[in-house]
Amino acid sequence: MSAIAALHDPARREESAADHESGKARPLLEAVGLTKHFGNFTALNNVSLALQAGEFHALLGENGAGKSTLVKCILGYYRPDAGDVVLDGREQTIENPRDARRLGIGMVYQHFTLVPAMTVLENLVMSRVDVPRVVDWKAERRALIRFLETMPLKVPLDTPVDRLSAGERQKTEILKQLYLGSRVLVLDEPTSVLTPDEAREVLGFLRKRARETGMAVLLITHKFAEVTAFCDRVTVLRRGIKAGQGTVADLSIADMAAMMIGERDLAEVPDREATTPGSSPVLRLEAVRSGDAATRGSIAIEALDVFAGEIVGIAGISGNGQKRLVDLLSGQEAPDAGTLLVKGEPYDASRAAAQKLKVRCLPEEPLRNACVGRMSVSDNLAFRSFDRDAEGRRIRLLDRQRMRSEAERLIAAYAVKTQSPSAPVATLSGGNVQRAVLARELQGETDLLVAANPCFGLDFGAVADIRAQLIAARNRGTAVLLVSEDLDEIVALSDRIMVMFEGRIVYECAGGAEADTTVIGGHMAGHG
Ligand SMILES: Nc1ncnc2c1ncn2[C@@H]1O[C@H](COP(=O)(O)OP(=O)(O)OP(=O)(O)O)[C@@H](O)[C@H]1O
Repeated sequence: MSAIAALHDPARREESAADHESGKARPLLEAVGLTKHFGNFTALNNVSLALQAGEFHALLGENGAGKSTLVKCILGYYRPDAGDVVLDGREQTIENPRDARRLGIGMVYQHFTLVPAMTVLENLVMSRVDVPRVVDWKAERRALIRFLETMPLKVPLDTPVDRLSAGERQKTEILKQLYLGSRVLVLDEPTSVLTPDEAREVLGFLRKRARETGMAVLLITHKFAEVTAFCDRVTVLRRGIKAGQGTVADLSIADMAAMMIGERDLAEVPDREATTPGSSPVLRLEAVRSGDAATRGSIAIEALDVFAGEIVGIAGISGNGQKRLVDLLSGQEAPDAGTLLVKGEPYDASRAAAQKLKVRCLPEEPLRNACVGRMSVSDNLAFRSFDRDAEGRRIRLLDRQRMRSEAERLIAAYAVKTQSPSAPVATLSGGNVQRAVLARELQGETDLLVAANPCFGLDFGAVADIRAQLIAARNRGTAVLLVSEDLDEIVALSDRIMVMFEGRIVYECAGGAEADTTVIGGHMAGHG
């Protein structure tokens, strides 16, 4: 669309008129009438968004609402089918992320983009568009030290990225964008790997920086508290269209939630019912060691029991061994020493053992760890059951009809948003992959459920759904091991809480109202 045609676009006119009335300056960046189709599906329908210089703007929407598609159109990952990106009043053709970077539009992703084996210094220098053929490392170091002196976020320059904590990596990603001189910074749920203190530090710093330098920040988040504490304005997407926009100070959380989900009711999270834990644990770990004790992420767990009908929450800052614990229980790794028992039997986490002992697992990053991306949603939903009939007996020929109707049932029951059961699972939004895997893992009788960050990246409606499913499983008598970096989630769901620090269980307490988050937080940070 040309600049003149854009002026005739109703959404554009409406925004320009509003800006004119409020006496606002020309926006730094405008997305005008962006539309993006995937086949017959419209992921983004005529969405406009204006970012003023110096503003901190939230982008809200349920899983699958089109937030990533919108920012990918702005960043040059996708070519929109209609609409324009206008920077400083000038229409821009952004063919790829490199063009976006050249124009000063940068993004911090949920996954890390740094090279793990390189140091922070090397990563920052090599990320520049204009990196010279022969790098003068001394001069680069001096320039970077000067740059970092002006920043309150601190990261160690000479440490390889794979030795940084998740929080330090996230800060490095943000510093990289500032170092590259981004004038528009898009952040995709940047606080999901940060402790509450780090999250406040990072968002507080970016807000101040935006005010001081005129940088515009677009924050994709599912956390209303971040919107109300840090953002000036908010845009809400629903099913690919702009469902609302406004000044945060004028909106309540209920207003924003209503824009996101419309009139739908949320799942009620059931109460934790009294359960009989049984005399012997469903899961027992004895003297389990895995990984080189000197490296981050190794574990040394003396004893860990989970009984039927309870949720044991493992709290900890990312990188303290939780990932390896889940890897052991999901069969991605074997322990170097010690014993894993399920219902008293040795457990090697093979598919056969999981089936026999009724163990299910929702690992982190389910698209990578629990799905085959190019296979259909229907096939992915059938991974646990494709070789069984309705009674659980082994079958030789696949029953495609049954797989499809079972997939349709699960898609409806867990409100998985997909164009069809035969769409590749990789085309689902992040939150919907999560729902699909949980739907699969909660089918049938489950004696032990291991869930790693089950609500990571989910919208608030989906969080309510998934919490309800976990509590319901517990109330049915399933033993649940919940590994999560979200302390509020651990406290809300767990009967017992254990804190992992540097691979060990360093603290145990009761969950729910009795849990003291300050004490737990202290143990998470290693000064309990
Ligand atoms: N490459 C693709 N091919 C087909 N459909 C896609 C593709 N990318 C996204 N979609 C669809 O477009 C819709 C919007 O997805 P998008 O990733 O933008 O949502 P989102 O709001 O970022 O969700 P989340 O909060 O879960 O990350 C989804 O229904 C998704 O299935």
